[in-house]
Amino acid sequence: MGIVLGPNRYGKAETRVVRVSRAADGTHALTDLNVSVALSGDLVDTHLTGDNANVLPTDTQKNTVYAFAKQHGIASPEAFGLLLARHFTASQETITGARVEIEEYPWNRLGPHSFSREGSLVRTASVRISSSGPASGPASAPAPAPASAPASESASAPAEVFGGLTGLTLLNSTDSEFTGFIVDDYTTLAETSDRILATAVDARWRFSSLPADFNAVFGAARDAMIAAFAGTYSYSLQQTLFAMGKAVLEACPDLAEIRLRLPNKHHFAVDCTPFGLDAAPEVFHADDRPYGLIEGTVLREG
Ligand SMILES: O=c1[nH]c(=O)c2[nH]c(=O)[nH]c2[nH]1
Repeated sequence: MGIVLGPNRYGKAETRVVRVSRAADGTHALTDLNVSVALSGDLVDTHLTGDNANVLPTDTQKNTVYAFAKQHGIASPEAFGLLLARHFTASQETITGARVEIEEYPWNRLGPHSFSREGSLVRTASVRISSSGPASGPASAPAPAPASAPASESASAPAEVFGGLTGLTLLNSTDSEFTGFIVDDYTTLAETSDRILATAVDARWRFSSLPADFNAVFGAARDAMIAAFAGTYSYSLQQTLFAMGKAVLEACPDLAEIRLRLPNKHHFAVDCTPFGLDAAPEVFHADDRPYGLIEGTVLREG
C-alpha cells in the first residue's frame, strides 16, 4: 500500500500587529491584532521533494500583514481578514485557499493618545476563501471587496466570514434555578431555586451576507447577548444559551447562525452556620474546576 500526502496548509501564526492611526488634531486610535494566516493549494512538491517553487514564504505572509495594516488600515478584523485572504488567493497562482484567523484585543481610551487594555474580552474573526468554492456550508456569501481592497482583487472567490468573541465574563447573582433534573444512584446535587449563574462566553457567528459595517454587527451581537443573559430568568444555562443566541440572530440580520460555548462557572454557597451566623447565602466559593460546559448552535430555520 502506498503512502500519500493528505490535506495540508501552512502559514504564519500569531503575527501581532498594533496599528496606530494619527488624526490631524493629535488624537490617536489603536487597533491591536493577533493574525494567523494558513494557506493551501498546489503544495505537493514541497512536501514530497522539497521543491519550494510554489511556496509563498510564511515570512512574506507576515510582512504582508504589516504592509496591509500600514497601507489599508484596519477597518475591522473581518474586513482585514477578507483583504488578506483575497490577496493571497488572488495574487499567487499556486495558492488556492486561505484561512485568516484574527483576535482583536480591545483597548479603552484614557486620553488623546493613552489607552488601557479592556478586561478579558477578545474579539475574534475568521475568513476562509477557496477559489474552488467555500470551505463548507450552504450559507457562504459572495464577498464584496472591502472598501480599501485593491481593485485587482475585487472579483475573487467566495468567502466564509465568521465573527465572535471570547472571555466575556457574565454573572447573575439571582434569577437562576436548577431543578427537575434526572436523579439516579449517583446524584447528590440538591435542587436549587436561587443560585449564582456565571459564565465566560465563547461565541462564534457566521455571516450569511456581508455588512457595510462589521463593527456595528459586533456591537449589536455583544449587546444582545449581554441583555439576554441579564434579562432571562434562567431554569438552566442551556435555556440561557438559547435565549442569548436567539437575541443575537434577532438583532443581526446578516448572521446565519451562532455557536455558543458557555462554561458553567459554579459558585457554591459557604455554610456559615457553624460560625454562629445565619444561613442566608451571601458568601460563595468560586470553583475553578471541574465546570459544566454547555455548548449549542442557534440558527435560522431552513
Ligand atoms: O444550568 C445547568 N445545566 C446543567 O445541565 C447542569 N448540571 C449541573 O450539575 N448543574 C447544571 N446547571
